[in-house]
Amino acid sequence: MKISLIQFPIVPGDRLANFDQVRRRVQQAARAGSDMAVLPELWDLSFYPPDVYDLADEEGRQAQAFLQDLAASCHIQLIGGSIVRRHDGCLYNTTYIVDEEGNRVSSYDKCHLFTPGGEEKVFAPGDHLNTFFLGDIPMASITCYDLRFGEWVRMAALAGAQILFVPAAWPHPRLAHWQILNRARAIENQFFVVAVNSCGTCGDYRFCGHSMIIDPWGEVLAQGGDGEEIVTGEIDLSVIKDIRSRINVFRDRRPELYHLEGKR
Ligand SMILES: O=C(O)CCC(=O)C(=O)O
Repeated sequence: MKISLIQFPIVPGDRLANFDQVRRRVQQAARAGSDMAVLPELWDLSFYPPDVYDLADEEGRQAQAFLQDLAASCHIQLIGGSIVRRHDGCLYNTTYIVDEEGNRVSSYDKCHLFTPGGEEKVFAPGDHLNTFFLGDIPMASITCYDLRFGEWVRMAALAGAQILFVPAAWPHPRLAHWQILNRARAIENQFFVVAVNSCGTCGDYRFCGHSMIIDPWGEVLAQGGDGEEIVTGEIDLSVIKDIRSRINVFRDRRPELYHLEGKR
């Protein structure tokens, strides 16, 4: 399975310019034979312009139509990073998953909002995990700050995901956290992690790139640099069985111990 990670500088507040950028790069990935392309967090407007409420995509209609057309015309699966969706007067940081025929397979609203950046003042949080199948492969996606919540990611693994997608707008100076947390999540859950970051800037944020594909042993199969790039790698899902039979953490875990009496 060949996967392309579309790492690009999102133009703050300019949806049409970003649609154009995404279209060109996804077409390029499809021409190079990729089965899937993965977009970063808030690829339509960036993280986020001051007039985000007015610019937001009502019910995500524009993004869904765009992604569905692009997927079908390129015959490629799309993990549609995330976009700013307006619903009932609230904003959500929403990911759409689309198959290679252009069918919407699932959607996800970011659940852990990045309070150090005031994200909770702008967005409403989601409340459900995003697990889905593309072909017959079980997968899951989270968004950016969700990566810091190992218990959330573990639920995706327990639900059977073999690949976890992490669209992000992760800034400097925390590149080391990005790299270590993505590898740790892959090792502890013994699944593939496909993490796509943006690059460039938005306001005071300077996004750190380094989109990565990591195997269930924690090896980095492909990694980008700081700038604009399509990072492509191939994954072989059969290694999961082998790794889980060598060190079987799913058999050996002790969920009956994992609660605090009277404490959180
Ligand atoms: O956790 C971090 O360091 C970055 C998270 C973030 O920027 C986000 O969720 O938007």
